[in-house]
Amino acid sequence: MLTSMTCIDKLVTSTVGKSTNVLWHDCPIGQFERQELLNQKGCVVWITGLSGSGKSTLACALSRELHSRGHLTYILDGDNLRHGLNRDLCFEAKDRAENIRRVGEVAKLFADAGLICIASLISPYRSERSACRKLLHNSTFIEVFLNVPLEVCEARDPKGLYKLARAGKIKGFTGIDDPYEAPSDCEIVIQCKAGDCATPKSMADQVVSYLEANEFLQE
Ligand SMILES: Nc1ncnc2c1ncn2[C@@H]1O[C@H](COP(=O)(O)OS(=O)(=O)O)[C@@H](OP(=O)(O)O)[C@H]1O
Ligand SMILES: Nc1ncnc2c1ncn2[C@@H]1O[C@H](COP(=O)(O)OP(=O)(O)O)[C@@H](O)[C@H]1O
Repeated sequence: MLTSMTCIDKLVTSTVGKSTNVLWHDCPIGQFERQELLNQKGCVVWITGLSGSGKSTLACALSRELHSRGHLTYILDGDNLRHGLNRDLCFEAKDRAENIRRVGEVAKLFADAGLICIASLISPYRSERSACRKLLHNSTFIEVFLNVPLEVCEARDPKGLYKLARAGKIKGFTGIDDPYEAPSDCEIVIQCKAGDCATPKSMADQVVSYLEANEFLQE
């Protein structure tokens, strides 16, 4: 947050968070020029949902579909980022919040680079998702809710984590003994009920249709 400004001749420096005397440097090649080069509009497709709801599967299917149409994408997957950038974070509320904040900031950079950034992480808190939305220019944050019931996710349990959580071997597991706050006003809801889930390709097509209708994919 901007907390103070200092003017020394024409130089204006500011304090941002804990950084003092920092100055924003602009460059003539900006987002507009990069978007023209790529023939697309930078944006963030933010996929939220329970563990096992299909976030990574949708992210990959969407990336494949867009790539095959000549669009540049990059996936920021919660699980993967916890192997590097976010390896210092655990699953306590404050660390999950920091995880979401960092991914939001990185996603913003990718969108500024002109890419279609696909972020797939549980991101269980409404307030943190909303803070990420506010980082982006209006309408370039596209929230996708994978609305898959806990029973379906638990039955899938590809990593055996629900089983461990039910056995009390993982504490604070989302949906079991940790909260998940479903979006109430997101751009896209992908509904899946027991035995009635769209295929990954048709989930991806639903997102592609939104991107086309909202002119993110210029021909
Ligand atoms: N306690 C607990 N709760 C939920 N998930 C857990 C937990 N511990 C480990 N995992 C594994 O971590 C993956 C979720 O990481 P995220 O970064 O997406 O989570 S969060 O957004 O910070 O809540 C999640 O991956 P997905 O299954 O792909 O969602 C799990 O594999
Ligand atoms: N639309 C779908 N229909 C059926 N199974 C799916 C679907 N999407 C994902 N899955 C399966 O569900 C499991 C969890 O998917 P995954 O993408 O890893 O979820 P998440 O990233 O949300 O944890 C995987 O075994 C995956 O193959």
